[in-house]
Amino acid sequence: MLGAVALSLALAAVLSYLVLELPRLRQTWRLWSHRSQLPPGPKTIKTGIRKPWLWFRELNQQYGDVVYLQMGPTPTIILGSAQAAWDLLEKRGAIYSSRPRFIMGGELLSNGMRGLMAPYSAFWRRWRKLLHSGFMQRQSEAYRPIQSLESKVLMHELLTDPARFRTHLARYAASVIVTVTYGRRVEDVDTDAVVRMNDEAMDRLTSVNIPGKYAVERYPALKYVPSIFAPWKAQVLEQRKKDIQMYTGLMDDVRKRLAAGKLPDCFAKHLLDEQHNLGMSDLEVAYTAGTPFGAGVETSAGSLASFLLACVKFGDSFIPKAQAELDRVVGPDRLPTFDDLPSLEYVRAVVSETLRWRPVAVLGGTPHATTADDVYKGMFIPKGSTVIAPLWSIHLNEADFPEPHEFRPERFIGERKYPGTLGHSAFGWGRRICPGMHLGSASVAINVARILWAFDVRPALDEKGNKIDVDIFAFSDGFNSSPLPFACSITPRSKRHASVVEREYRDANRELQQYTAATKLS
Ligand code: HEM
Repeated sequence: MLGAVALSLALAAVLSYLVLELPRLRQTWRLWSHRSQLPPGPKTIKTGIRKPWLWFRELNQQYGDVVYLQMGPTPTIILGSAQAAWDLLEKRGAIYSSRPRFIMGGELLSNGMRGLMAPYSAFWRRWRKLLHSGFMQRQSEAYRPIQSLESKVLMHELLTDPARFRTHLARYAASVIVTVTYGRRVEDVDTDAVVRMNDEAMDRLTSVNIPGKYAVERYPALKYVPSIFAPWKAQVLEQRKKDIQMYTGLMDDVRKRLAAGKLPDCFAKHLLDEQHNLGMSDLEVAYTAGTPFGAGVETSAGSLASFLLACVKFGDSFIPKAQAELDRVVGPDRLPTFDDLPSLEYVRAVVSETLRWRPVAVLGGTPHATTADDVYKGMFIPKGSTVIAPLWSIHLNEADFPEPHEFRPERFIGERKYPGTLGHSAFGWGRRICPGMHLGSASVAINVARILWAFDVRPALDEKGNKIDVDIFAFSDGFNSSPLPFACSITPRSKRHASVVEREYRDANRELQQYTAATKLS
């Protein structure tokens, strides 16, 4: 009797092992049989590093534009040039546009509702279509009045309280996104309820999206272990409840304001209009409305912080030229507007150089994944590979951008060979290209133009009157990387410039009333 039990247990153990290991063994066999064709790469893998993009750049410099890494069971490809990223992610987008599995973050925490982590599928296409219709070029232009008004508030904040410039940039970016999404603005980024709730949701997501932290990412079958035997699963499902409560709560508020006739045009309203046509559940709508916050706040604010850092370090070489252009095109009596931008060639070059020099989406956004085997320049790229195109490698590639750590807007003046139309890759590629690129780049452009028009941005001085130097490599860890706190002096160019900022702020405040009135959650 005991012998039979022992035998059954042993059989069960062998079977479980096979279920867990079989997909991995199959993959290992496939990789082994193509081993001579895989792209070059290192034998040993560094794990637990806080800024993997620094290591990826070293690998690209050592092994070339296409590097192979065996990250656990997953083949991983690191692309180190704009051309390689373009050839694969853009031109072969049909097979390079999926995502690796995010079992903890995408499947268990989000129940597949977060499109950003969704594989290339019918669900993703519907989600993407909504974001596209909500943020494509023409629709984004409808948001420009909000961006312009909030930017006038930002200029006033920089005028009256320059020391807290980083908080003001965060408020600007959050307010534009929350107004565009939910039709209500953010006046204080530290206390605003919507910002706090969204930040908490982002914290929940980042706390589980840590490579190597959970065995289930390596052994997907563990996903089906009942929660009662798996505390990590019980915990993540609890977190999911909090996300659902928050996202549906925000949409309930939107519905109430819509019913009361108090909802300005916004992305959430657009989602409600489309919901029935597209057969979407309330939950899907609620999660989709949460997308712009997760993807659009830190990217916009971080890019502007990098611009200020560049002003402090390299300002002497480009600020006078930009200000001369602004004085010529705009004059001294008003802030620049969106309509001025086509005539501000040098300022636009400053914007492009900002997005190139220190790309916030330093890893090129969320990794892509391949859905079929492929061969590129004789190298085998297996189906199911994770493909990372780190902008830290691509934007600092000397072949495209000589002396890449120098901030040089002139790179973007005149003709230059580079794939695509932007001259940089800050918004990614192909079918996964950033759907918020028009909104995001407009935020960076209008504020760069106005800061340069209104202020002198220089190194701060210490108590002895010496310039405080800044470290252009002191950036945060994490998925998005932006400058760590640094000292910076922001002063109005003249009394006349200051009074224009004051006047335009007063006018903007009046116009923003319609969004401010709805600031409290109903
Ligand atoms: C300066 C600001 C921004 C920068 C630099 C930026 C950059 C990027 C990059 C590099 C990607 C990855 C693209 C790829 O995988 O090939 C991305 C994806 C994405 N961005 Fe942005 N972004 C910005 C602003 C925004 C805004 C304002 C929104 C909000 C509407 C947004 C929404 C998204 C979404 C939803 C994705 C994922 C797309 C998908 O998975 O299909 N981004 N962004």
